[in-house]
Order: sequence, then C-alpha cells, then structure tokens
Amino acid sequence: MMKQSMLRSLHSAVSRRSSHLTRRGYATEPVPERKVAILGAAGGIGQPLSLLMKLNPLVSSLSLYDIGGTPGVAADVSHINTRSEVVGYQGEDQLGKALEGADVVVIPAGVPRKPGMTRDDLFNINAGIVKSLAAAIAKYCPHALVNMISNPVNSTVPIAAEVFKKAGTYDEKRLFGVTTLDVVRAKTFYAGKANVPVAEVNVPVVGGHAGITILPLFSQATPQANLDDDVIQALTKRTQDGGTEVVEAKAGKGSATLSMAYAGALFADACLKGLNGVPDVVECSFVQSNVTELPFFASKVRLGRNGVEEVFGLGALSDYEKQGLENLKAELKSSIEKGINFANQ
Ligand SMILES: NC(=O)c1ccc[n+]([C@@H]2O[C@H](COP(=O)([O-])OP(=O)(O)OC[C@H]3O[C@@H](n4cnc5c(N)ncnc54)[C@H](O)[C@@H]3O)[C@@H](O)[C@H]2O)c1
Ligand SMILES: O=C(O)C[C@H](O)C(=O)O
Repeated sequence: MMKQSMLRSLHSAVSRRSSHLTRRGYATEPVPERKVAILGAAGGIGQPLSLLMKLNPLVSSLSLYDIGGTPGVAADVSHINTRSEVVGYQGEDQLGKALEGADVVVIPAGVPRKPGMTRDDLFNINAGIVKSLAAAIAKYCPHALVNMISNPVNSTVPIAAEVFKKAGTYDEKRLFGVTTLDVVRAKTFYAGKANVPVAEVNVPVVGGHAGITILPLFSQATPQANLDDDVIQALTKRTQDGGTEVVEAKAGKGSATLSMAYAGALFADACLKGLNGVPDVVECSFVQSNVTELPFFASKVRLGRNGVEEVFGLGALSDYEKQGLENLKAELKSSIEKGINFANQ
C-alpha cells in the first residue's frame, strides 16, 4: 500500500500551480501553462471529459463551453483540488473568451446516434455545428491543436480543414480526428481473446471512424498471440461495431460517453505531452495523410511541439487486412468528399 506521506506528496505535486513534472513522474522539469477548451462540455462525453481533464496536471486552465449547462459543470469540477483553473462559458457570445489562448481544443459537441442510425445520419446536424465551431477556432485560437470527436469524424475533420483553409489558418499538423476509442476497444477485445494483460497490449487501428472504415491491424498487435483467422475476423468485426454495441445497449439514450471521455482524455494528454516536448508520443489519429491516395486517413502519428511531427505508414499487413484496406476506401473517400463539399457550399 502507498504510504500516507507518499500520497500527500503526490497530491501536492498534482495541485501545485506551477508543477514540476517529468514524463512519467514528478521531478525537476517545469510544466508550461496550458489551456484546454472543451466545446460541448455539458454533454454526455463533455462532462466526464471535463472531469478527466481537471485531473490532468499538464492543464493549467480548463475552459468549458457549451450552448447551455456549463456554469453548473464548471462550478462542480472547479471544486476539485488539482492544478487547473476552471471557467464555464455558455452561449455563442462567450465562445470567443472560451477559446482565446487555447493550446488544445477538444470538440465533443453535437448529437449522438440512436439505435438504427449510422454515424453519417448525424451529418445534417453535426456538420453545421462543427463548421461554426471551426470558424470560431480560426478566429480566436488559430494555432490550437484541434481534437475532433463529433461524428461523423470521417466528414467533420475535412469540414474543419476546409473552414480553416478559407480563413487562411489551416495547418494540417494541428487537426486531428479522435479515433482513440477504436484503439481502446481493439486493445480490450484483443487482450480478452489473447489472454494477455490488457495494460501491455498495443494494436494500431487505421482508416477512419465508422463501420468498415475502422481497420484494426491485429497482425501487428503486441504481445503477439497466434489467434485463428476466425478469431481475428470476429475481433475485427467487434471493433468495427463497438460504437453500435454501445448505442444498442443504451437503447435510445445515446452512444459511448464514458469510454469516449477516457479515450478523449488520453488523446488530449498525448497532444499536451507532444506540445511540452516529451519525446516519442505516438497515437493513432485521423489526419491529413499521404499514407494512401485518400487525403485524410487514420494511422499512427508522432506528436510533438507542432502537433503532428510524423505520419507513420501502415507497415506489413496480412492478406485479410489488405482486403479490409481496399474495402474501406470507397466509403471513406465519399465521407471525406461529403465534408469538403458541405464546407464549400
Ligand atoms: N470520435 C468518437 O470516437 C466518438 C465517440 C462517441 C461519441 N462521439 C460523438 O460525439 C458527439 C457528442 O456525443 P455525446 O454523447 O456527448 O452527445 P450529447 O448530446 O450528450 O452532448 C453533446 C453536447 O453538445 C452540445 N452542443 C450542441 N451544439 C453545440 C454547439 N453549437 N456548441 C457547443 N456545444 C454544442 C450540447 O448542448 C450537448 O451538451 C456525437 O456526435 C457522437 O456521435 C464520437
Ligand atoms: O458509435 C457512435 O455513434 C459513437 C462513437 O463513434 C463510437 O464509436 O462509440
């Protein structure tokens, strides 16, 4: 058991306003001030994500924006005795203040699926929300790293890119579709079948974030396990259908919120680490890409002081994965084009 004194010093290290942290612990390096803004902070994802970001010692200022409900969420979260100052902003006239000076903007704003819907069915509502939020980001914090959670990610990321291009602020290194939940799921499901400790598992997930565009590369999973083809196929399908599994279980009350908040917090933390100069921060994300002929594609990326420092290629694929890659291209292409066309209307 952790000694009381150790707990106390861990706690005070987390609480200190100008913390001194290293990559994996608490030591000598001063930690820069970092503002994180969450847009959609009062929602199903937004609230637990706000909690998790409040627990992150890399955050000095936490800005919680939504069209309603943020004063309550901010008051609640602000009582937690960790480093960051929390401010809630409500309504469009406060959006500028919410964004000013942000280093990382996380966007879980928009409607979630109900049973029977695809993510693309959310396009009509969420595309407009994302377009207006992206315009505000271009105006108030054009250099922020943008973590797009709102669905359909395969289209909302291209929408944001187009809005930024029009505003003259587009930097492909700073725009990310958050696909971390696909990786989180693939790791969990793989660990169960391979009977290995889940904390040790790594599985890249590439492509996009909807149905067959989600392509987990179990042939590259570590620790290696000799799983039969039918098991790999079942794992692939379960990862692709993970979102639907939750939507159906929630039976009309929304989609993944808690696991998504966890995944979103992981990805935002990776962005902050990269900004702070921590080396070798690698996560999968849906970014502008040359890995395939598609202009956006999820693969492993190295995060650094400028956002995306390197987009990694796919590595060796099994025949099953090669086929999956070919199968996803048409759908992903059309979702990307749909986003681009919408933004340019
Ligand atoms: N990328 C992923 O892996 C992933 C995972 C889960 C959910 N999602 C998506 O995240 C989105 C949010 O899901 P949720 O369950 O939190 O939904 P929710 O309805 O519970 O919350 C959405 C929040 O967005 C707010 N909002 C709406 N318009 C806004 C605007 N213009 N500006 C700011 N906030 C606005 C709402 O007021 C609400 O609080 C959905 O589109 C969902 O599909 C993505
Ligand atoms: O499935 C959804 O609609 C939400 C999200 O994209 C998910 O993967 O859980």
